[in-house]
Order: sequence, then structure tokens, then C-alpha cells
Amino acid sequence: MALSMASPCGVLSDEEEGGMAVFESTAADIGGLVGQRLNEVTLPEISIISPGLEPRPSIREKALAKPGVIRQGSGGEGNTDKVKVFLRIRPLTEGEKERGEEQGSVCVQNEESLMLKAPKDSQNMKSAERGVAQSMHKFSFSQIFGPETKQQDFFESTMKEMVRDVLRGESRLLYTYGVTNSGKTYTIQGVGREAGLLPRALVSLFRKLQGRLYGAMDLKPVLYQEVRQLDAGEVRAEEIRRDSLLKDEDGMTSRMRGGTSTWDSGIGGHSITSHIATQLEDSDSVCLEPDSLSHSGGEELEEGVQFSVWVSFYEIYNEFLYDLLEAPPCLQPKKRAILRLSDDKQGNPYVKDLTWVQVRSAVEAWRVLRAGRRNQSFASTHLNHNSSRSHSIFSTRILHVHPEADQGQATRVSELSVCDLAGSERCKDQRNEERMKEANNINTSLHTLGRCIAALRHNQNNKSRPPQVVPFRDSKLTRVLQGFFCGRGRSSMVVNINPCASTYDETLQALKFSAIATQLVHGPSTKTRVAYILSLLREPQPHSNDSTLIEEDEDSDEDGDITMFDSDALLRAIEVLKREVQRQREEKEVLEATIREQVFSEMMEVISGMEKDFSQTLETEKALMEERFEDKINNLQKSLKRYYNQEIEERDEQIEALTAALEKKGGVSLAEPAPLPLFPPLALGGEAEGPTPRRSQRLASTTTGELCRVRAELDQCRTELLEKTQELRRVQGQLTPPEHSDALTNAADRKLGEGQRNLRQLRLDLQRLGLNLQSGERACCRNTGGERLRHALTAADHTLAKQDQTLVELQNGLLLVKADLRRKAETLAQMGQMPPCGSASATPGSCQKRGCGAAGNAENQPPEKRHFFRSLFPQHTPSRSRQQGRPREPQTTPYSRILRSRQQSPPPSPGPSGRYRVTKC
Ligand SMILES: Nc1ncnc2c1ncn2[C@@H]1O[C@H](COP(=O)(O)OP(=O)(O)OP(=O)(O)O)[C@@H](O)[C@H]1O
Repeated sequence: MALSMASPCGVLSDEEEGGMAVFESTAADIGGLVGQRLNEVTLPEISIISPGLEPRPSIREKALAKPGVIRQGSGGEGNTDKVKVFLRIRPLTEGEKERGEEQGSVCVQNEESLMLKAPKDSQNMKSAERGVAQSMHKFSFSQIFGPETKQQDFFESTMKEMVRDVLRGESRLLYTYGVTNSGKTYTIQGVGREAGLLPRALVSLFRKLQGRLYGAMDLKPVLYQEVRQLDAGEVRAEEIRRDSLLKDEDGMTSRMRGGTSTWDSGIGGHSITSHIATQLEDSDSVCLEPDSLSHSGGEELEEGVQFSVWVSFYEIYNEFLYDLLEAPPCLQPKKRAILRLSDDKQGNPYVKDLTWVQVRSAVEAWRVLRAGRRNQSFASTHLNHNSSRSHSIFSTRILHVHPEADQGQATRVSELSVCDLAGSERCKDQRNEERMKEANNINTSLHTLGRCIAALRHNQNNKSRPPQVVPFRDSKLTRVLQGFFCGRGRSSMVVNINPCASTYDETLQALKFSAIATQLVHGPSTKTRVAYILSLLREPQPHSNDSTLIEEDEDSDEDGDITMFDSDALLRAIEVLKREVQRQREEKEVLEATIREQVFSEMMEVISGMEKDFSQTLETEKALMEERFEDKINNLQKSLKRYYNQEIEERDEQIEALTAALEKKGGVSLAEPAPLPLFPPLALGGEAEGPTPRRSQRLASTTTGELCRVRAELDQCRTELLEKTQELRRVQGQLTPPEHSDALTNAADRKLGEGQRNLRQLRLDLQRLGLNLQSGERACCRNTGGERLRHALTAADHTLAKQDQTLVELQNGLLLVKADLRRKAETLAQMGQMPPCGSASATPGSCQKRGCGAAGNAENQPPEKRHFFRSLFPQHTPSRSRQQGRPREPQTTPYSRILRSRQQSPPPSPGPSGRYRVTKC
């Protein structure tokens, strides 16, 4: 499970924290906190996290609290028994200052109080702006050490006393906790001449043990805190091991001094560079510095007791334990063996097969540490180029030996362990898969540590109730440190922070974690499994309110072997546990249901509030949008009105100018009213404005060209007008019937009458002659006078033909004259209707039509008359003349055309029958 840095230790996130003064980390209490947070309308400005404050009871505690129950809490224990939590703030580097990391987010108020103020870009500040967290947090510690604190001062205030306690026979643990690059390793190991806590502690220890060291190597610590008597062979083997380790370390050091080199540590591909070696060399020199520690004699040591000092060094890397005092990697290229954790008879965990080396001086101890450091897992991360990727534990076991006893028995074993925890960090910041896995494991174990501490604190604060199971077994780290939290020793914590603004959120989480630790008190009891089972068996009633009974019983708890219980007792204990599990489960379910209900109702409230807000916002937005669009439409309307008014004015001006120019140049008055403007001027609501400068410029540039064009058009129109006027006059002249037409018509009528009469006479003559001819033909056979008659008949035929022709011509001529007159009258009428400029006549189509009116009419005549009309208008249409390339014939009157057709028409030829055809009118 990938854990984010947000809450690596089971500590509530900012948002979960709400207005709580004290943190809770169990599931039950989280529910209570969430409920409380949701019930609070506003958050307090500062979250105060102090070890001295009584925690606010959770919902569950409130619900379960019954009158008369004595609550045992941290407040009642007194501050002396509290777990010590020290805070150390490292100074900013020059590079960090240049990057603007110094934003005053960490303020030391006094020796015990620290104020954190969220920088503007931090996640915490964003949450604070959303109103779900505070931007300021106040923390209290046992003691706060600022950036200027010297290593020596820090040692004096923190570890010196622990060394003394260990020599008195007690066990002590000091562990550093903090985000990566916060100065944990610096605090424990030190750099250069600034030796850290561990070398100083070793020097201090051996100074105190001067003259009191147990020289033999026949007693060795084993299991959790037991001692084994070694035989001679084993002693020899131990000596060889120690000597080879120190020799190898010496050799390595001298090789390192010879030049820069890099080699693989054999774990996770980590490289160890000469940089670290140099660092250790420098630390070594500091360690040996005689005046680095104030001398304190061994007067506090128990009389007659000698001390055998053994050290071990191992690391927990990716949840695996590795012995750092194994042969160095260059000598053992194979992968190192993984150590196992086991429990002794009392259920105390210990690291099986761990290398313990007896040391006779601080120098030897430091060399062993240095040898182990070479095997440790380091890597360069984005925050720390030399970051510890594992939790490393350096343990010093001191055997208190009574030499006068048989075979030198060790009466007591005490231990001083220093744990340099790997830095918590955000997994997502890791760019490399291996680093990501490491960060995940680091955070998991730190998370478990946080849960253990929270559970311990919970049990301490709720002694009236069956204890919560502390999840020591959930990680290797908590398992190996279990003893120090269960009364077999005491622990102190050093919280390291750096004041960089960019790591503010991680620092805040680390401090919240430490805030839980500050709530812990050192338990007086040494509850092993046996003791726990005993307490279960003695428990009168699962829901007993009599807490005092339990308190009394606690004092009588004793360690022992689990085999002291018979199977019945164990079965009863199991039954009790089952009942307890069932009870807790039910309780949790009820609690969960309550929390869900509360959360649901709170969420519904929030959602309805949000809905209300959204609908209000929507309404406001709607109104705003409407207003905005109305404004836009108004503006658009105004602009359009202005534009079209300008256009109209300009056109009017142009028309006026053109009219004036036309009148002036041509002297022709159009005598027409000025055209009305297309649009009446639009009312602008008092915003009448002149043309914009841009429009004026455009007009100025186009007016001249426009004027010229219009003038040319006017000239052309005028010319056409004149032409058409002339043509009209000419056509009118042509259409005027000649004065003698009536006389001519009368004469033609007369002639026609005469001709008809002659014709009738001739027909009669012809009939008579025909009769004569028939009779003559009959008589022809008999007399010779027939020849003469035939001649007379032929002459009569010719005469008849001529008469017929004349008659037809006259009839046709008369009809033509009448038709022509009619047409002329129509044409005249049409001409009279035509516009004065004669635009229609100007078109070629209309001209052709007028010119070819006769031909057109001829086409509409019956077929028998067409040839006659064609003969009257022989191919004189303008189009046809032009097509044939012939010059256009001069305009002639219809009468002249009739005359010409008469002249051109051939004399009628006799038909096949010898008779002339007469065209019927
Ligand atoms: N009190 C201090 N004074 C001066 N320099 C310090 C101090 N604390 C830390 N530093 C410097 O800060 C840098 C980081 O420190 P260190 O390696 O100890 O961090 P860390 O917490 O152990 O990191 P990680 O968890 O990644 O191993 C080192 O260069 C160290 O020298």
C-alpha cells in the first residue's frame, strides 16, 4: 500500500484534525473527530498541540463515560514520567536561503513552544483558505533546540542522562524522527568535527567505565536480554571475529584515504562513495578528541560490578533486517543474509543470529560503527544526496558482571539503543522505482510506529477499559523497539525538522506525529503476554465499572513463562478474548453507523448549502449576463443607426451633387423631384454625430472617381437621348401618311373596280370563246377557218392573263397600303409610349424588331401570302444585312418598297395548264 506523506504515522491530516487540540489516531476516535469537525462552524485560528493538555474526549468516550469512573490519563501521571520528545531545528543552508526557503514558517516561542505558520504555497495554507484547517499550529515539546545549538549542548541535554541510566542497569532508546534531509543522521552521527550523539555517548560511556571493564570475553548477550557463558573455543571465535572486523575496517579506511573510489554495497544497488568515508574519518577524529566531553567519573557505578560492553549494528531496509557487522561487501560479494526476528520465552522479540562484538574502548566501538556504516543503505534522493534509506539501530549492551560470583555471572543486562530512522517522504516525489519502494516501506513502518504510540497512549488514557491491541507486530521496526515501549526500558525521541518552506507540509505531519508521542507516559508495568493473559483471566466482568480493581491488580502483575498456564486457563483466556473481540466489533459497528449517520447528515447540510449558494450564484450570473447582453444590443443598435444615417446622408449628398453637376454641365434640367432618401433619417436619441474621421477619409478618396464615372454616364445618356429624339422625329415623319394617299387609294379602288368589271367581262368573253372554240373545233375538221380562231384564242388568253395580273397587283397593293398604314399607326402609338431617353430603342433587339416589323408580320401571314410580302421587303433586315456583309439599305417608305417590288417582280408565267394563277385576297 502506497502511503503518502500526508499522514505517514496514522496522524490525522489537517482537514481531519479540525479544531482538535490533541490528536487521536484510532479509527474510533477519527470518527469522533470527523463528527466534531463537521459540527464546528468555524475553526479556531490556531491548533494547539501540547503534551500538557488534557485531550478532549471523543464522542465514544463521551458516550461511554459513566459517573464515578476514575479516568487515568497523562494529566494525572505528572510530567516526570512523560516520554521525552526533543525538537531540533537545523539551520538553513546557503543554497536554501537563496532559493527563498526562509519564509518564517517555523517560530520558536520559548524553550518548549513552537509555532508553525503555513507558507503561502503550502497545502496547509490552501486547506486553511478553504476553511478546513488552521494555518497556524502550536506545538509543545520537552525542549526545543534551535539552529544554533551545538552538538555538545544537545548531547548534554538529551543523552548524557541516558548514558548514566544505562550504567545503572536500565535500558534506554533514543530515536530520531523527521522528514528526509532534516538532520537526523547529523544529530546521531555528526559531521566533521561536529560529532553526534552516538560517538559522544560512547566516549561518555567508556569514560565512566574507566577501570571497571570486564576484560574477559566469556559472557555474551543473547536473545532479548540474556547472557550466555562462552566456552574457550567460542571466546576464541569471538576474538577472531572482532579482530578481523577491526582489521578490515582499518584496511578499508586506509584504502579510502588513498583515493576516491566507489563500490556497491550489495543492497538495492546503493553505492557508497568516498564522501561518506571521509565523513566517518572526520567523525572518528572528533570521537577521540579528549576534551570533547566533560569528564565524569565512575562514582555512580554499583560497587564491585564490572562491565562488559557489546555492540551490534543492523538496519531495517524494505522491511528486511540486515546485519551491518557482517563481513564487508568487498570481501563477501554474495547478497547478505536476511536476519529473522524471534521471540524469547516471555514473548520478547530479538534479532536472531545478530552479530554482537565486544568492544573495550570508545575507539573500538566507533570503528565497529564505522564498519557497519559502510554496509548501510544510502542513496541520493532529490532532497538529500546522501539519504539514509533504512532505519539503522546501533545497540550497546552492557553486562553488569559480578566477578566474585562463580564463573563471573552477569546479574543484569542493560541496553542503550540509538535508532536513526529513515526520513519520511512523499512517495510521489521519487522518480526512481527503487526509491519509491523504499519510501513506501519507510512510510509504512513509520505509520505503524505512529499507530503503536497512539494505541499505547489510548491504553494509558483509558485504563478503565480493556486495552487496545498495540500493533507492534505490523512492522519490523516496531517489533524490535517493542520492549522500550512496554516498560522494559524508556524511550526518548528527537524530532528533527528543517525550516524550509517547501517541506512545510511534511514537517507539519512529523510534528503531529511527535505530538502523540509527547502524550505518552512511561508505563510502570511490564506487561508481557503472561501478564496480559493473567489480567484477562482475572477480569471479573467484561463491562465492569470497577476500574480500581484493575489498577490494584496491575501492581501484582508478574513476568513468567506462558507454560505456567494450564490448557483450561488458556482456553478461558481465549474465550475472554473472543468475547472482547465480539464486544469491540459490535461497539465499532454501532460507532461506525453513528459516524456514517453524522457524516451523512453533515454532508447533506453541506450539499444543500452548496446548492443554495450555487443557485444564488446562478441567479446573479444570469442577471449579470442579461444586463450585459442588453447593453450590447443597445450599443449595436446605436452603431447601426449611426452607420445607416451616415450612409443615407452621404447618398443624398451625392445625388444632390450629381444633379447640380448635370444641370450645370448639360444645361438640362431633369425637372424631376430629388429622389427621396431610401431611409428617413434615424433618430439617434440626441446622439447625432458627424461622419467619423475614417469614413470622411474614405469618402474623400472615392468621391472624385465616382463623380467622373457618373459624369461619363450622364454624357452617354444625353447623347443617347438626343439620338433617340432625332430618331423619333424621323419615325414620326415617316409615319405621317402622304397627302396624296387618299387620291391614290381612290384611284386604286376605281382601277380595281374597273379591273373586276373587265375581268368579269373577260370571263364572259372567255366562256363565250370557249363555247365558240368547242364549236369551232367541232367544225375544224370540216373547214380551214379553225386556224384563225386558234390565234384569236391565244391572243385572248394573253390579254386575259395581263388583266388578271394587273388585277392581282392592284388588290395586293391596296391591301398592303392598308396593312402598312395600320402598322404605322401602331408603331406610332408605341413610339408615343416609349420613355424619352429611349432606353428600349437603344437595345439592339428592339431596334431589330422595329426595323423588321414588316418581315415579322410577313412571317405571321398565311403561307400563300408570304412570298408576296417577302418580295415587298426583300432582305432588308439590319441583322441579315449585317450577316451578309451588305451595306445597310437606306430607310425607305413602304410605298417605295411596293414600287420597287413591282419593278423587280417577274412577269407571271403561265401555269402548266397554260392558265395564270390568281392569288386570292
Ligand atoms: N544542526 C545542523 N547544523 C548544521 N548542518 C546540519 C544540521 N543538521 C543537518 N545538517 C546538514 O543537513 C544535511 C542533511 O542532514 P542529514 O543527512 O542528517 O539529514 P537526514 O534527516 O538524516 O536525511 P535522510 O533521512 O535523508 O537520511 C546534511 O548536509 C547535514 O550536514
